[in-house]
Amino acid sequence: MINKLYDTSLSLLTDLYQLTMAYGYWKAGKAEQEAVFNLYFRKHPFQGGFTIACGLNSVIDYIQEFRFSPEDLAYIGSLKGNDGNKLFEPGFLDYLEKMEMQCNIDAIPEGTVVFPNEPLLRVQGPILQCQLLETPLLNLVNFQSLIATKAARMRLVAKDDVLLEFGLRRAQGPDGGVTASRAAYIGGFDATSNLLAGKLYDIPVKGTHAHSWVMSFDTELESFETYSQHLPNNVTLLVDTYDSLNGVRNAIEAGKSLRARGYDLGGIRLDSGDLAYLSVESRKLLDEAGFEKTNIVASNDLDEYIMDSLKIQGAKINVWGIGTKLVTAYDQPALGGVYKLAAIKSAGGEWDYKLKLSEQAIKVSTPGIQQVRRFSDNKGFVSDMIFNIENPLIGKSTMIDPYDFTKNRSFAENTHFEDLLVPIFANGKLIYSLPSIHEAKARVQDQLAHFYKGIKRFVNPHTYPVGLEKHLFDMKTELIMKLRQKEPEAL
Ligand SMILES: Nc1ncnc2c1ncn2[C@@H]1O[C@H](COP(=O)(O)OP(=O)(O)OP(=O)(O)O)[C@@H](O)[C@H]1O
Ligand SMILES: O=P(O)(O)OC[C@H]1O[C@H](OP(=O)(O)OP(=O)(O)O)[C@H](O)[C@@H]1O
Ligand SMILES: O=C(O)c1cccnc1
Repeated sequence: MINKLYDTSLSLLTDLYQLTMAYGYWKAGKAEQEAVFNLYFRKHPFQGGFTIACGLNSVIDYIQEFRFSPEDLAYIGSLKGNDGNKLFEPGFLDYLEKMEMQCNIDAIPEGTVVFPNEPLLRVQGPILQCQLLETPLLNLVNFQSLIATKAARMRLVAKDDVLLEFGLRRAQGPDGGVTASRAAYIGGFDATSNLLAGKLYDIPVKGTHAHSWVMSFDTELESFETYSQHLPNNVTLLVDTYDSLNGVRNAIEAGKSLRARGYDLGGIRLDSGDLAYLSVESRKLLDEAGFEKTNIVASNDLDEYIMDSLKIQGAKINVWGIGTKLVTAYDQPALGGVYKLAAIKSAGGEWDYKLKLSEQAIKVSTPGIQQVRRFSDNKGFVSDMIFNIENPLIGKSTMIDPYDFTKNRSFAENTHFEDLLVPIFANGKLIYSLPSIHEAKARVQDQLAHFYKGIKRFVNPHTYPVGLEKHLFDMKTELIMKLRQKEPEAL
């Protein structure tokens, strides 16, 4: 089963209700009605002040491969309703079999810093197709954006240190592990221990050795000497199996033998105990023995907060091995991205804007064919404005805080800006030239450097201003009023 993970059609990687709705649209003659959906999240993860968009390249792969295989169709055809009869007519299976993706998709490139309520993806096309994409798109974007954000937070603390991702053994299943490695690399890690991720995504792979290696020999020194003999160009020795500082002394002995043979001791790894104290003492021992360039790797349940604390304590760690807390996004295991209908085309060819009401203002969706305009001045990015592309912006534009209409900002026509969503698919055809994983990774650091540092702090981060362009704000307000009159129980 596990070996088949990457060798199956993924068209059924969705919730049953997407298929029952698709069937309903088809039966009701609405399947081809043009619709627009936006994928966005409402709150940054980890109580942070920023999120990294990630997962678009996987979305692209997914859509390019999207077709129902004969096995998928046979399975769908076998599904039964509550009365024991078939759920779907054979005609629907024929429709699915012949279906070709026709959607237009615009999206914010991977590695971009994004904020609540901004559409990371906008999907426009036949409503049946848009609907089928909801669950897989959320699955791909939510998790990767979450992990890329966690990794970016760790990179902020690590500064120029090396970050190694060691999470596979603790990840949420095989795909959780492989996907997390990809997102962690984009978010700011330098390498992974996960070979499959390395092979699939061109991520550098790195590693040390486990306690079992040391324990399998009579003495620690013998284990270090043997490892160094057979893998002289990859020697980072785990020193804490018995007594960490004694382990460092043994590593130095092995290092001397390596030097005698023209190699060097790459590093030592500390995996338990007081990492601040042990790293400082290890550094002294290594430096005194002439191993100033030998790295000190630390691992053991690390996260950005412990790393920060270790730095404050003066720890001499320059390589960080991080697994569990990164790949499981331990303190917040999900990003709550959603996918909402924002417009549907009427028979007359006009957009009929749609909105979901909620008693919580944060949960009221925003209508419109949305684009995000990021304004900047000579110091960096200053504000993002969400607007409806059907309402072209001419001259000065004004944005309004969606949760406090008394707060607004205006931007002169000549204010520098970038529109974040770029065309990815036009009528189902890929028109985007995919950046490499390395380019997506570089984009994260470039983006973060252009934001005010307050959004990057962990405690009470600054809220970056994101508003609705005035016409969109007015349209949304009007629609809320109209719907509340039509559906008085929503009040
Ligand atoms: N100086 C330090 N300041 C803050 N946190 C530290 C410091 N040194 C280690 N830690 C963290 O404290 C936790 C220690 O966990 P724990 O006590 O379970 O490990 P341990 O007993 O040292 O090792 P083992 O994994 O063998 O149980 C880890 O998350 C580790 O990263
Ligand atoms: O702690 P993480 O951030 O997940 O990093 C990965 C951990 O995996 C390995 O040991 P493992 O946890 O398998 O055994 P150990 O706890 O006995 O070291 C390694 O030594 C790290 O401690
Ligand atoms: O290479 C390592 O040191 C490693 C790999 C996976 C998990 N823990 C450590």
